[in-house]
Amino acid sequence: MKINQIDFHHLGMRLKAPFANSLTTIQDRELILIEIRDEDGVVGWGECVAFSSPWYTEETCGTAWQVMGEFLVPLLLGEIIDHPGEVNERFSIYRYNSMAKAALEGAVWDLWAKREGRSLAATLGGVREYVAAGVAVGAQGSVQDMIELVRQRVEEGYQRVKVKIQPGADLEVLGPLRKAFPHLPLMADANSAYSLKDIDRLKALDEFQLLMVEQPLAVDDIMDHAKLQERINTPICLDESITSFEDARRAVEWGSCQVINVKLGRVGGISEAMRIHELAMQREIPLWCGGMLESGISRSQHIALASLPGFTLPGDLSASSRYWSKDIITPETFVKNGLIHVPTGPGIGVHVNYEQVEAVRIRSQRFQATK
Ligand SMILES: O=C(O)CCC(=O)c1ccccc1C(=O)O
Ligand SMILES: [Mg+2]
Repeated sequence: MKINQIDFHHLGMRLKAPFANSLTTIQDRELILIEIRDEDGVVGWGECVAFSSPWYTEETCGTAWQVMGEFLVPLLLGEIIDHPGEVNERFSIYRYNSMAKAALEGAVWDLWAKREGRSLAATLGGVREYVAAGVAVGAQGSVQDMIELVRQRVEEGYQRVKVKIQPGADLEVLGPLRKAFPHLPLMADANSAYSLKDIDRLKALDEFQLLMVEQPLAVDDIMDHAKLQERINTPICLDESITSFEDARRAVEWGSCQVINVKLGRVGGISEAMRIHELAMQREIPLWCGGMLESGISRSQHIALASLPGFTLPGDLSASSRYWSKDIITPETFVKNGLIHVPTGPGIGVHVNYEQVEAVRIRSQRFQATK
């Protein structure tokens, strides 16, 4: 296929409720949609999940817009691409900028799957008709508010609940939560709020039978997590530390984690995620799919990814309505009996609601092939 045109759409969406973690609180969510058109007029969609500020990773909407426009788009525009697997290779001449790369690569995968008339899930080797829905609950004003919100999420059918923790709001939250929900599949995400000095506090989490603790230590750490894992029983899951297949390989070899959270934006796209999946299958490391407070485009890619055999744990895959009053896709993602149906239509299997995109769009930029 030949890529003829690429549009960036900068969107400003508002979450129904603010989402707080150990580092920041988000309510206004900027993101960038990517629309790629080939010479036959077939369109693929991607999403850049970088945030407005670099609190989670170093990328922002601003840096991603610039890097995509100046460096990555020229590697695609007017080019013949036989398979989306080539995109990651083309992009590898530039370092990092995973979310910028993943946004464009994801759009090429969608486009290619649409040309083939197959769902993205089937294209990637998905084996599940449904994926388990899990939910992340941000930090709340009080423990009582937290318990009420978790109760609501459980009633909505979510199979696993993740709460955000930090020193001083960990045992204090998890104790009452565990008491209120003795059998709930529960986990905690620290977004790097601890260091090895906090080992006693982290060891104390063992009594709550958490499924896992996500990214307790530094964002770029592999070694300290291995030391920590030796000292605590709760399985460690890595999020921020895994930005590539190589990071995953090192973490598995060193025993830094027992579980990996895969996010397409963070690892640089679908091809890289597939390599991590292969490794995880070989090494019997369970995977789950993370979320980025994202729109239905990135979520649909994540749902396709979660249909692969190695994704054995419920992820942060939630209904559109958990985040937005109105998502930009139709049909919206919904949860029934704790499950999300994996779309079977071509590509990501959902349509973009153009009217809604226009309603929340801040700016656009178009790139056209000259050859
Ligand atoms: O429901 C979601 O989209 C995921 C919520 C979440 O935990 C999260 C949201 C934004 C950035 C980072 C994280 C995280 O997993 O650390
Ligand atoms: Mg996380």
